[in-house]
Amino acid sequence: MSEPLRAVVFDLDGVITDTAEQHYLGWQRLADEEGLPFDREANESLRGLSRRESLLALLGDREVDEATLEEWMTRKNDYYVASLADMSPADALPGAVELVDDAKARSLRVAIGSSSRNARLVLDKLQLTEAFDAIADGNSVERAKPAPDLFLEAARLLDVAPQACVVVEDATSGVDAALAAGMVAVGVGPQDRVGHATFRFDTPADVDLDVVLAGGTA
Ligand SMILES: O=P(O)(O)OC[C@H]1O[C@@H](O)[C@H](O)[C@@H](O)[C@@H]1O
Ligand SMILES: [Mg+2]
Repeated sequence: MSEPLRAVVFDLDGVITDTAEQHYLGWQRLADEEGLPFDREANESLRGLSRRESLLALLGDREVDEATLEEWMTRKNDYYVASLADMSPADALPGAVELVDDAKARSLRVAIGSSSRNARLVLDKLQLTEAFDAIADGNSVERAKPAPDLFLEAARLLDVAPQACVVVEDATSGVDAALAAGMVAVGVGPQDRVGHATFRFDTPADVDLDVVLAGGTA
């Protein structure tokens, strides 16, 4: 790599805040209502997937028409949004805000690259909307992660070359998307989920930008 790193693009769910539990509870309630087999373990494979891809994965071989798909996605989303009612700045993951501030203190630009259509709502609840120079979310592009489009859109909004961007991600599909975009991928989570990232740390609090920036420049 020869490009100096100039920006950090943060995934939201699982990196800035842990909404995976609320997503799980929403899908579990829908699955219970519709008699679909689902549990916490199955939920792990949905991490980072778009709302539609999540439902299709949950359905497995069961075929339903488009109107039913739409109604089920809406119902799950209503459960999810209701569960965010009490979210506050205290729900940022340990070390997440410090990591964003550390990047800014190093004159790196910072963006959100989240598959979620609720990203701005979640950022508002966390009082972090103003902390970022750009926000690319589930409304920004057609193709969801693992396609590179969302991270490329974040880079475009920041006016930074993709090769000069670092992505921080907790999902397999997100690390795949970052690498497909030609970006440095920082995985947070276990080896079996994000071990293919350029760098891996256990949690956002463990991410060491000294290590990432040293490895990301010529
Ligand atoms: O349904 P939303 O809020 O638009 O979110 C889409 C996806 O956003 C991702 O950030 C989450 O990891 C997924 O679990 C979720 O399905
Ligand atoms: Mg995530």
